[in-house]
Amino acid sequence: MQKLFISLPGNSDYKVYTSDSGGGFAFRFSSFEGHEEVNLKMNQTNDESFLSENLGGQHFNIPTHEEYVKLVENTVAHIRKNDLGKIVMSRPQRFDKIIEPVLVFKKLVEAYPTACVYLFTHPEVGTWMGATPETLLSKKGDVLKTMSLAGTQKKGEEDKFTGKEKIEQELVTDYITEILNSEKGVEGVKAEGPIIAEAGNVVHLKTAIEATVQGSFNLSSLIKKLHPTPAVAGFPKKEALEFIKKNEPYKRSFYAGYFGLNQRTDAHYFVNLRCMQVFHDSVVLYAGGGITRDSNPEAEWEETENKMQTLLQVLK
Ligand SMILES: C=C(O[C@H]1C=CC=C(C(=O)O)[C@@H]1O)C(=O)O
Repeated sequence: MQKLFISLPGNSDYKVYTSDSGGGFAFRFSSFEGHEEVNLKMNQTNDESFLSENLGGQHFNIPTHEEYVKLVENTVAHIRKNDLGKIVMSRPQRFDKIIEPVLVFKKLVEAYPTACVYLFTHPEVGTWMGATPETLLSKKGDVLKTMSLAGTQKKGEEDKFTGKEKIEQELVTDYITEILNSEKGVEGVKAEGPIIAEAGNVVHLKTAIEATVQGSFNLSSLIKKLHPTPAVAGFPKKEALEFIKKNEPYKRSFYAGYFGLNQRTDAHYFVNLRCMQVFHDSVVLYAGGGITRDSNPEAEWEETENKMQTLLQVLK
């Protein structure tokens, strides 16, 4: 069974798609490293049934609190030694509960109307669900929109944003605007912000970025250049990716990858954050955070705990 339940940001309703009969629009679900990717043609359906055939088991190395704090300490040391801008570290966490995916999906749609909430099941990727606050790229006619989203505080503690988060987020804005400005067929790149944006029980710094596109523009090629942005990898990108690959003690798989749909002249792509993989007897949640030379390892652990609350609040 291949099925997609999706609610786009700003919508309180959702749609269900299946790829049984081929057709309507294209859906892509891509892993962080881009090595695993499914591209499907999908059609809308009224059938909300959900079979548990794609809820396979898998062994995960789940880092403990102590191990994660150590990993962040090593990351800070590496950043200082090599004078890097930022590296995004992340971790998985198991939550032992048998869930009903469609029920949880509906609760997420209700709880997070500004997020892109999805549930996707496929024999090769398994079953994933999330409520992401981050648009990778959206296109309506000839208007292109994206965002630079980084830096985190708990909701209600907006006044705690410091230079550390501002730098962390600025790196993302600069990276995205630079790519857009040098992309064929993209014009009039404008960045507005940062503002403080709510995402469940946390807040982020967010800059809205907009541009217009012309004939020679190629959406797929731009997505491949943008992903992974420094919001999920780091800066410089090559050094950050090398460090992640060598030091994170687990495989991100589809966490911090991207997914999206293309329909005629419109497209909506999102970064797969605040997500989890669903298994028969449990779920595995994922969260990370941008580490800079000024990061406090204990606070970085807390940040991932807070981000995971987005899903845990609905699961409990
Ligand atoms: C990597 C994640 O968040 C990114 C998006 C917003 C804020 C982030 C941060 O403050 O580090 C991250 O860049 C995640 O949620 O797992």
